Amino acid sequence: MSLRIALLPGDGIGPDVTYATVEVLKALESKTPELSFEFHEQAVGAAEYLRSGSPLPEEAFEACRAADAVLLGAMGLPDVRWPDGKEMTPQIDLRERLDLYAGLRPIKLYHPDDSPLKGYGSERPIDFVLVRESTEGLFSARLNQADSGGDESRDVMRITRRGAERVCRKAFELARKRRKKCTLVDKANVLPSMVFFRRIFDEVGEEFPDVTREHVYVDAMALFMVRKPDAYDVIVTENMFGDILSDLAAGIVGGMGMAPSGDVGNDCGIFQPSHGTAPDIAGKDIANPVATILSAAMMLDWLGHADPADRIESAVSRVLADPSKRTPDMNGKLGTAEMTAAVIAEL
Ligand SMILES: NC(=O)c1ccc[n+]([C@@H]2O[C@H](COP(=O)([O-])OP(=O)(O)OC[C@H]3O[C@@H](n4cnc5c(N)ncnc54)[C@H](O)[C@@H]3O)[C@@H](O)[C@H]2O)c1
Ligand SMILES: CC(C)[C@H](C(=O)O)[C@@H](O)C(=O)O
Repeated sequence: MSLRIALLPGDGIGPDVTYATVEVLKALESKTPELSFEFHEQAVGAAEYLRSGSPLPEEAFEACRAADAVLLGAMGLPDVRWPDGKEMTPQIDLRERLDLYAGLRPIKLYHPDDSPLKGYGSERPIDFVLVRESTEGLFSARLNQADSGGDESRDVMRITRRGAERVCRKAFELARKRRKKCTLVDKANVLPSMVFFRRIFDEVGEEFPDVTREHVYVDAMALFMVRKPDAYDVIVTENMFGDILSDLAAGIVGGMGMAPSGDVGNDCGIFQPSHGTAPDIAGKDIANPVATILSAAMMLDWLGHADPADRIESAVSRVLADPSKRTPDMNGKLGTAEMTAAVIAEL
């Protein structure tokens, strides 16, 4: 049976890394009789807004809903904004409308040379997953008027019992399959919403007596991620803290080009690199495709194809074992197409 994949290349380097990843998936398909893909490409993003007036046309949304999974590049351009000053963010609309409450952001160091931190590698691995709540938190204020011309503007952090319970449960379930440690990142020393989140985390944690749990304040986590990233297994946090910390985390394993992600709910999943559209390097064949290729591996795993997913991840890992095989963002000389070809050769 064919897997129906909605393909949303988006803006900037989105198409560069998406089409590179489609090449990898096609190569895998040609070697795997039980695997076949149907790609349904949709125009979504800032360029689509300029063309049609909508960054997420209804037809594209329906195609995402009907697909087995969605593979997305990146969306948004800093100069393309709504009249109120905010950027278009169809990826957030998709998370909210499809109820993709768990943003899974694995952080893994493949080669010691790729980290700005010293002393990490096979002996002392950096290997954790940040689980970002993706449907509420501080982001729930995003649809408020950006600037009403008054003297004040407020963004309210919204945490619901349902939202906190389900993301914490997802994090504990993941930790149970990994090294059985789950860390909540909050700001429960100051914010009432975070005291509430912590209480729910502890309640859900009672269902997982085999998983060690701990709490860390978000400011301290910004320090610990740099000082002792090997201390973490699964980290769960609200939307905005997860947005910020996942970029910091990408920075300790080689940068945004090394950070895959999956936004998953109970029935739908969207897989995309954590990075943006990088307009500074778009269309130059220098974007790092690794984050998107690893996101496609996460997609296959989520679709129940663990073996092909492992084959992609192992191929990436073998390529990265050779420090000369890097794109310019990681001080290498390979272009997007050459890096993609190297992964395909390892498949
Ligand atoms: N998920 C998404 O679609 C997403 C995520 C973040 C930002 N954005 C949007 O992207 C635009 C640019 O945002 P930004 O500059 O803050 O973040 P960005 O992630 O696009 O770029 C940050 C830096 O990382 C580099 N970079 C990012 N991905 C790379 C890759 N694959 N290979 C090599 N270098 C890479 C860029 O060149 C830049 O120097 C904005 O419009 C923003 O809203 C979209
Ligand atoms: C571009 C932006 C809307 C998006 C977010 O804030 O979720 C990005 O930063 C991410 O991490 O996926």
